[in-house]
Amino acid sequence: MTNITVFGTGSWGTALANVLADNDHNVLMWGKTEETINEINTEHSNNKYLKNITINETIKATLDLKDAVHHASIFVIAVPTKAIREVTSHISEVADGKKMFLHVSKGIEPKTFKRISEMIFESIDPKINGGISVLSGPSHAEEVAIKHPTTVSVSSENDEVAKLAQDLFMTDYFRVYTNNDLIGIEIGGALKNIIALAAGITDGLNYGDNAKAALITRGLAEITRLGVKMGADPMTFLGLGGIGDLIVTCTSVHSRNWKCGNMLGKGATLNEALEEMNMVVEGVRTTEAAYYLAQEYNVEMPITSGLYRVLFEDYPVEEGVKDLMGRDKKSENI
Ligand SMILES: NC(=O)C1=CN([C@@H]2O[C@H](COP(=O)(O)OP(=O)(O)OC[C@H]3O[C@@H](n4cnc5c(N)ncnc54)[C@H](OP(=O)(O)O)[C@@H]3O)[C@@H](O)[C@H]2O)C=CC1
Ligand SMILES: O=C(CO)COP(=O)(O)O
Repeated sequence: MTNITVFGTGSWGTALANVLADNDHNVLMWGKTEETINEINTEHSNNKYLKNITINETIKATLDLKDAVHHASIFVIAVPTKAIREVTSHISEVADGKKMFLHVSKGIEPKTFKRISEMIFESIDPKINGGISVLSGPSHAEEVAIKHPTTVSVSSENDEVAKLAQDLFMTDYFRVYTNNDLIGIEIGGALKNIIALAAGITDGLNYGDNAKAALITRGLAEITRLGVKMGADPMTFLGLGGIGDLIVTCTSVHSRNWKCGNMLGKGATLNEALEEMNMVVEGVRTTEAAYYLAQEYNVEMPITSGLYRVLFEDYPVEEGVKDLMGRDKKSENI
């Protein structure tokens, strides 16, 4: 039994806390909303984020950051990308001794273009850095919470850290692979959300299955082009953290990115769609980051560029699709 603290009481943090508690680990959750903390402690539920799920009764939750930090040497960071620096720098202020940081977030920071592991590395005191890793793959919280078979990958620059994470999470319903391509796993997890937004849009427009298959396939091509330029192994994009996550996010009713895109396809504005969701839609900020990254690395990313115009320049969704279909003739092999 290992002491583990999960930072973030949203849908993914809650589902993963359950996986860890099912593995007999001593799990403390930290969050910033009193109502949620009380609900986890007294009702063993978190209905805002995971409806009708009973949380393992051994899991405790706290608002106190010091208690959360002192509980464990292994931290699961399960907050949206925009909160990563704030949460990890606060952890660093109160931590002493080496701590292992495993993040599960899927985004890239706009403006700096940093991956999450890089943001954590920059935000914490090097003295407490006991290894940084990522867990990613096709894994909607709603299905993990009801113990449906799920597979993910963990990656770290240090293979021993990845193996430790694998051991901590592996259960009979949650199968964990290691993968030594940290860049590829983080880029695959972040960029698939862009394509899922686009898939939601074409579904909202009722363009059917051919259009969605095209988006998944050509989306994978542009994710791979950028990922490889950033230093990823192209094979990673054919694994769980690449095509696996791309398929699940583009086709699942659970995906927040798909849902948000679907509302846009049906005519909502971005603000209306985001207001309707009470959970994070990472793909919006990641589209901005990837749009500029593509320019920096001189990589063609037509789906990302088209979506950028729709999200940030009020470009009509139908025109965006027409533009993609009307691009110059190409060979698929390039
Ligand atoms: N949900 C899923 O199925 C999966 C999600 N992910 C990724 O996991 C990450 C977290 O997503 P998810 O749990 O789904 O998000 P949710 O929207 O379900 O929950 C977000 C959580 O983050 C907390 N939070 C937000 N800002 C802060 C902050 N500044 N300080 C402390 N806590 C904060 C929220 O707290 P509060 O409620 O108090 O506002 C809430 O508990 C995302 O990057 C997502 O892409 C990855 C795989 C699967
Ligand atoms: O990453 C996910 C599943 O693997 C969750 O995707 P959404 O954020 O679109 O719900």
